[in-house]
This record gives sequence, C-alpha cells and structure tokens, in this order.
Amino acid sequence: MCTGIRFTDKTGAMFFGRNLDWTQGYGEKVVVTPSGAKVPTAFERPDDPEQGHTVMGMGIVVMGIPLYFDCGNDAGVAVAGLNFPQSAHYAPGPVDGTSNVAAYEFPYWIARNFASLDEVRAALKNTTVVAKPVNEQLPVANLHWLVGDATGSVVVECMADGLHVWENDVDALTNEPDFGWHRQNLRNYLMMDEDLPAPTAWDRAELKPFGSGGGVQGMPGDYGGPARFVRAAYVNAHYPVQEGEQANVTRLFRTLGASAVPEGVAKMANGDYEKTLYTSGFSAGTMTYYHATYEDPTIHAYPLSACDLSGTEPFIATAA
Ligand SMILES: C[C@H](CCC(=O)NCCS(=O)(=O)O)[C@H]1CC[C@H]2[C@@H]3CC[C@@H]4C[C@H](O)CC[C@]4(C)[C@H]3C[C@H](O)[C@]12C
Repeated sequence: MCTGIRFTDKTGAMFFGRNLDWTQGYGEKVVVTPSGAKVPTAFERPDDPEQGHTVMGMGIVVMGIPLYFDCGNDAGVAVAGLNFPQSAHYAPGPVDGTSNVAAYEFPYWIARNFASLDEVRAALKNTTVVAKPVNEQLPVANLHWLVGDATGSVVVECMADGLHVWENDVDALTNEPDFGWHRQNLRNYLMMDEDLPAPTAWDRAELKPFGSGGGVQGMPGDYGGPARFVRAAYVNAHYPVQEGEQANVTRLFRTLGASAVPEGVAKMANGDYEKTLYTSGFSAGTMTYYHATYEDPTIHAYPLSACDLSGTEPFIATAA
C-alpha cells in the first residue's frame, strides 16, 4: 500500500508527500539528479529538452538511471508512483510518433522535462508509457502516478483502454482501484463532519456525544486502498492552511500518518507484512526533501541548496 497527498501553504507553495508501504525496501536513498546529468533513456526522445530540471527524491540509481519512487524538481513539479497491480496496463512496445517513456523512468521524465502541471497535461496527450523492465532483477512495476504543482494535481493511469489523466480535486491517491472509483466512493462519506455531533433525545433519554472527533464516525479505519484514500482525502481537505515551513512539514507528516500502516495488520499473499517503510515529502518553496522511516520517525531534511549541482550524474544527498 501507499498513500500520496499534495497541498499548498499560506503563500501558495506546494508540499507533496507519500507513504511507501511495502515489505522491504530496495536500498533507496535521497537521490539528486543535477540539470546537467546525462541519463540514459529507454527510448529516443527528440522532444525531450536538451537541458533538464534538477530533480530530487527517493529512489535507487541503476546503470546511471535514477529510478525514483517519488521526486520533485526545481520548478515545483512533483511525482509519486504508487502500486496499481491489477489495473495498470502499459503499452507492450513503443509507438511511433509519440514520446515513448518506460514505466520505470516516468517520474524522472516528468520532473526532468516539465515546469508545470499544464506542461505535463499537454505532453501526456502524445505519450506512450511502455512496459519495459529495467533489467532481469528489476521487472516492470505496475504503478499509477500522482503528479502535482502549486496549481493542483492529476492522476496518471495506464489501463487496458489507454492512458487516463484524471483531474484530482482531492489531491490524494492510494492504490487499487482506479482514481475514478475512489473519487466516486467519497460520496459514501458525506455524513463525516468535523463538528461535535449535536446532543439529541430519544424519547425521554437525553444523549450527548462522548467527545470531539465523533463527527467523523463512519470514517473507514482499515488499511485497504479505498479506506486509506478516504482518510487521506478527508484529512487533507480539512487540515487548516498552515504558515511557515515547520508547520507545513508537520501537516504533511501528520496527514500521511492518518493513512500509515503499522506492522502486523497488512499481510500479503506470501505471508509478509506490509508497513509504512518511509514517509517523505517535498517542499517546493524551499526545495527541501524530508524523510522519516518506520524505525526512525525523526524527520531528516535534505535541502537542495546544500548540494553541489555541477556534476553530470545522479548522486546521493546527505541530510542537513
Ligand atoms: C513497492 C512500491 C509500491 C508500494 C505500494 O504501492 N504498495 C501497495 C501495495 S498494495 O497494492 O496496496 O497491495 C513501488 C513504488 C515505486 C516502485 C519502484 C519504481 C522504480 C523501479 C521500477 C522498476 O520497474 C522496478 C524496481 C523499482 C525500483 C520499483 C520497485 C517498487 O515496485 C516500487 C518501490
């Protein structure tokens, strides 16, 4: 399982973050890819700009390729890949006359090349996401993506009937099923309310609420994708707008915490438990990546300003 969210602060700057819920990591680190990096691409793409944006996020570097699980760029665009195992359906091969992007390079392709969500929307009109594995050890991962900037977010889903770009007015994403289903499902939860329920009377019995928080009774408490989506969308929409970096980082981690998965409640078919291996986020206003793990909930900050961006290869960032 995974959960992603996006919101803006009082000045309109974007915060974008995710939980990575899985059984074990891949040795992922905070990876920075400078704008001058020469990254091998899966396909020839003459439309890719010569000069890229600087990209920062969580991932691994394989054969000189930054494989980002999630990342943001120096123009304030961010992307996160979340499991979409039953419905993802990529093109079996490249399609002439389109921009062909391997699924594994999709987050980096977005963050390297585009400065706004509008540019992303325009580019996706003529893009083919191709089912190409990285190598024998790293097969194709079936994902969908949350893409955001200061103006909003979209969800990109490649399905049997083609590539969908959903406008995401709740700025949240989890896993199966498709975004359209999750968005409709929110209509099952119109009774949730942040207010204390009003006292009432059943005949001569006077009934008072136990305390605050009871208004959201009916909020689904399980760790499945639909339930985490409802919680993430509700909390994200109701969390008051915050001012200042620290309050917004707190918002990011607390909101994602409402959808985080502890050990022992989410067993996979192979008997292993999924849990929230890490929670992370990108602050577009300060160009800082924040990261905390299951074992160490201390939030570590990785400011892009502390990095030497003169190189031509992706590198691992160190915490401030
Ligand atoms: C496991 C994660 C999703 C967690 C999630 O959503 N869990 C819900 C489970 S459930 O659906 O609710 O049951 C996903 C998210 C991003 C992925 C990497 C993307 C780059 C690269 C692509 C290559 O092709 C394969 C290796 C590769 C490193 C990928 C490994 C793995 O696939 C990652 C970490």
